[in-house]
Amino acid sequence: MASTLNVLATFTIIRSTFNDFIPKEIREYLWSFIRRFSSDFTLVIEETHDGSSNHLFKAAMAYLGSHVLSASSASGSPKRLTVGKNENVRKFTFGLDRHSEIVDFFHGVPMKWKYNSDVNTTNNNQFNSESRWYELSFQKKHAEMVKSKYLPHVVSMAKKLKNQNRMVKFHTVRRERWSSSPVNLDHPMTFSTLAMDGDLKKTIVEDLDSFINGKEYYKKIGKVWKRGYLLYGPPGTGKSSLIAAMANHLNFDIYNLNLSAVNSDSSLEFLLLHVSNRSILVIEDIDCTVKLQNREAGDEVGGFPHVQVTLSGLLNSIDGLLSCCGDERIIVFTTNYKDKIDAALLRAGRMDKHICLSYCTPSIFKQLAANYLGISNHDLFCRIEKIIEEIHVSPAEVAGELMKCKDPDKSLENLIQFLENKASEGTSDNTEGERGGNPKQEKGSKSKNSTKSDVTNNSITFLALGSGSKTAGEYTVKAELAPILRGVLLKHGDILANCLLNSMQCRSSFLEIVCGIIQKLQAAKLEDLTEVELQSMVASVCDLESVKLELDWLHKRLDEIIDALELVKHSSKLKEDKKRILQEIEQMEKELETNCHTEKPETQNKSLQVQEMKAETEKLSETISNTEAKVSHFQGSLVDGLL
Ligand SMILES: Nc1ncnc2c1ncn2[C@@H]1O[C@H](COP(=O)(O)OP(=O)(O)OP(=O)(O)O)[C@@H](O)[C@H]1O
Repeated sequence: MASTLNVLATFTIIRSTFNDFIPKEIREYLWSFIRRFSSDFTLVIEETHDGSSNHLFKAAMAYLGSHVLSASSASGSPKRLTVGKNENVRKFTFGLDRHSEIVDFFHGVPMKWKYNSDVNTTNNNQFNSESRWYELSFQKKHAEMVKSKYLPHVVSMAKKLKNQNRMVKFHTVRRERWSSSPVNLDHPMTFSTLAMDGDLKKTIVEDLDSFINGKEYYKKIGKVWKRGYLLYGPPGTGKSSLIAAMANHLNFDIYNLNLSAVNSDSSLEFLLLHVSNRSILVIEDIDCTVKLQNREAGDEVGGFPHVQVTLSGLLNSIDGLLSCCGDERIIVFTTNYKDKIDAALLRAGRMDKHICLSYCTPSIFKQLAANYLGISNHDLFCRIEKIIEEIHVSPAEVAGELMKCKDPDKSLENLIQFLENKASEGTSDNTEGERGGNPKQEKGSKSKNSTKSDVTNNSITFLALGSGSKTAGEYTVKAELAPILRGVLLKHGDILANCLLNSMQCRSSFLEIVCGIIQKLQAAKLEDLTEVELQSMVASVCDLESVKLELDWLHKRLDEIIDALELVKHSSKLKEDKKRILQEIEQMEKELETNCHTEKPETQNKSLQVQEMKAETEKLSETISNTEAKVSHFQGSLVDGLL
């Protein structure tokens, strides 16, 4: 700190006329003379400090950025601000323009900030570099307070602001490592749009807030600053939505870990150790990916012989994550079947809070109606609430119905029709005790309902072409998917030959997912697909592989498409670079034309620079055409050779 303390006396107003008419040397002499009698004190905060980047400079930039706009309406405030936004932040960021000033009041004490910058040019005029610094001026008597209170306040506020403004990222696993290019989460779910019963939402938000504000408390009680949540409940009750709301509330990244994509305990450990601070690690459907019971019997992977991650490996990795490195981490497990999970995973310390997401209740329905239709009451509410109390219907199903029509009367009538159909199909099991706690409805039962109607309306029954030992069976898929399924079975044989699922209904539903993915790929062009969509297809394929569907051919194709998409992105970036350089060349050539008669060294340098830039664009063109050649086979169809 001592080295950044330059004691300079300052005057508050520097008149431009003074600068214009008095030579620099005399001005400096006068300033140093005046400074000796001033009670002001100035700290110079340069961009670099002791040879490396100065955190205080960055903090000042972020801190002042949040003040400048509100202060700009006050008198004497800066008339020019800088503004910008890059893809890693949510909102515009403002800043002081060079040579402008702002006064910040801290406990009533004025702190005057000035932003400066200067361009340094080397002797031969070849390299320009910009030095930037802030000057913080205050009365000498406040020096101790600035050092012990104000500067720490600036740093901590800057950290807070930076965290609030950063874009939340969604990380997925690729080839047993976190993907190097996480996507922006951009999920609209927040706690105000998430429908939940009674005080549950309030309790969760309070728990998250007390966790996030509890650094000192955790330190005091000697506990590592991490928290584990288990979210359980039937499909479609909002577990994933709650995770998105948590991430948006805390501005934490999500690390989505699909255990079936991890081949060994050591890979799992590696992944968990490389989760960053301020993040939520999500392990979804933990009961499906690893069979976690029968620990004593040493049957950790039980009926899932392909799963390489063991329960002890998972426990060790989680304990490692929870005990040693990093801070501000949340780990979330989701399951449809809480009772299938080994108690060791759920014990306090690993999972601090168990949150049950329930089937739709009258209160959840009302929140959904308010969100989707913008109404808080309606004559039909009574009837709907009555049916909802009688049957098991998920918030996702109700939301799906409400989304279909914007007119409240029509939408609610449609919902009644849907609920009555559901009731008459006998999907509700009124003998079940807890509405959401211990779902007896199988995860596939939602699709079972839809399959039922599909069978009568628009479906086709298929005889699997057995590839050998296993008896072929009848798969029922939607009519539109039948040609795809036929193609798959012909090309790849019975991909369910070793499938761990026995019921034809489940097998058919899973085949529909496979065909659905292929249908999407058939209809799409490479540039229409997003990485999120592709990652979600890969996640589905991984899930299906975890129950032994033979899908390595589809998995490989999706990986190839993801790689190709990355190349396309890379190539369009290169094209932009090339365009920019060409524009610069054009500009420089114009300047050279104007100065063609001078033989100054700058003119010669510039023409050399133009030649170098031209060579660079040629290289870029070559890289672009190589990249395009690599993805050219995907320009036609994405499913070529797949069926
Ligand atoms: N409680 C809820 N509040 C608001 N919307 C909800 C809620 N539950 C579900 N939805 C809607 O239903 C969709 C699916 O829900 P979501 O994926 O969160 O359920 P889930 O419990 O994670 O399901 P699964 O167990 O099948 O993964 C969401 O995108 C959202 O639109």
